Amino acid sequence: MKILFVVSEVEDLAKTGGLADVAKSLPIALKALGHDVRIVKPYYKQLAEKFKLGNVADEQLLRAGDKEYRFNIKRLELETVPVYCVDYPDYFHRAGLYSDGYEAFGDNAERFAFFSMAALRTAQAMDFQPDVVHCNDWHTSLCPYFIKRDDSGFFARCRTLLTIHNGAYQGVHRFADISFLRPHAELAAQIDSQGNLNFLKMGIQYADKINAVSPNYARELLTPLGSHSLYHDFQHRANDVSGILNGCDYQQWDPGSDKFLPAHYTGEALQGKALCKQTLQQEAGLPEKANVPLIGMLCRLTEQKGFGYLLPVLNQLLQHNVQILVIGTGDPVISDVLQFNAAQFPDKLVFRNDFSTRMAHLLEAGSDFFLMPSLFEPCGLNQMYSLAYGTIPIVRAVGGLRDTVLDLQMLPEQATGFMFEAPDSSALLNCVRRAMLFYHEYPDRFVQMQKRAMRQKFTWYDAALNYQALYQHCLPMDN
Ligand SMILES: Nc1ncnc2c1ncn2[C@@H]1O[C@H](COP(=O)(O)OP(=O)(O)O[C@H]2O[C@H](CO)[C@@H](O)[C@H](O)[C@H]2O)[C@@H](O)[C@H]1O
Repeated sequence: MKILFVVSEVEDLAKTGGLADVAKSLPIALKALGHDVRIVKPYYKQLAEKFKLGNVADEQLLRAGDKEYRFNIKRLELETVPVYCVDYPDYFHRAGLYSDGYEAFGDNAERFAFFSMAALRTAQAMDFQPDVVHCNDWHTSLCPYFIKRDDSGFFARCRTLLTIHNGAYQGVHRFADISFLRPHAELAAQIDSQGNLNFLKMGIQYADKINAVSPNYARELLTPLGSHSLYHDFQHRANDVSGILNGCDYQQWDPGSDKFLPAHYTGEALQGKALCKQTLQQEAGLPEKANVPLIGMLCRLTEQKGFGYLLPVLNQLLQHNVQILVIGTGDPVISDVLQFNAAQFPDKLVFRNDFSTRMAHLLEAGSDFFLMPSLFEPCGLNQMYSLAYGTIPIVRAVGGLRDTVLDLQMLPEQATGFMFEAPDSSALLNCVRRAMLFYHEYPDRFVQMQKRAMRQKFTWYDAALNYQALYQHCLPMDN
């Protein structure tokens, strides 16, 4: 099959979160299955500075009403997969991908409506006639509509899949600002009372198939509570909604060969993990104590990750003999509270308001537990990385976390972690206490759990097979 994978960010090229991990690993896994897959993404400033690429096509013209856009197309190879980059400096040559700090750019509607249109034009310019256009999240959710309304004939046989990595971000923008849509009077019914259009809703309505990044999140999207207020939209497409669990890139995330670690280890020989813990404590400025449980947390600082009920009990948690290391950037209100608590308990809580791939790997290897108490979690990748590193996840039973972690109380013989149900502070506190007790009281069983966790495998090969089946499902019968 010919697959055009349209996405805003890709690991190694430009990244703000888990979407990028998937946008690298999945196309590579699909390519390995024999498909002709090509990625299209914006040529962001970070990318332009890293790779000074020449044009493979220039001065591509797009018209929207009386506006004209001329953009260039660059190309690079990501391992085996060609990546086309849409080069339009006015929109993409900026410090951040979606914002310059924490506030979104005011013209994101225009930027991503343009990008969605330009991605399709790129396929035409490259004479790549896809069987499937695979869109990802709100940034590219207008592609299915543009394809349905395209009158060039180029996409006549093409089908569309929308993957939802995070349904909370929907791209709600003033319709009047989106010059690519202004001529489409038929969209009047989609505009809400404030004059806004919801990009993700458009994708849900017009894509041939929709999938979430885990089976459990797909089920949640079909409920009033888990649908991010899009209950009726998802229900309307219920027969076309499914879930495919993300994979873990075990080449990048292998404690037996990870280039960011001071020592290597495997499920058979865990000894190296102790040195990773010591190095992590050293780098974080925590006392180097081997037998104090070290809980790591690494994520974007946003309500999604459970800070709403974690922060109120942080103080109580820190009364225990424990060390906590939090790394992440995002909401300044969350970072202020973390900073405040870290100043009160300098020997127990360290907060790093930044992100680096090296620290992400060291934290996964050096921690005993990985905390991910998410309010919602479409799939979650860090708990998979934790499992691979024998770092026991403490998670809330939601979204993909429920699909990937097995709780000690529920399945004592197969357990790989600790899980709590209610999104509240006392459930979280109890769960962390349960984990710490287990660590102290049953050190041998703790090691058994680590080894079991390391044997879990969520491969991109399996995920790619599932996507392949879903693409086939999208296609017209005679294909
Ligand atoms: N400040 C930062 N800057 C750059 N990178 C950072 C970062 N903080 C964390 N990361 C990295 O981003 C990734 C986080 O992935 P997750 O899946 O855990 O969450 P995210 O919510 O971003 O992804 C969403 O999409 C993924 C992919 O489908 C789903 O698994 C998930 O549930 C959904 O919320 C990891 O590779 C991590 O190291």
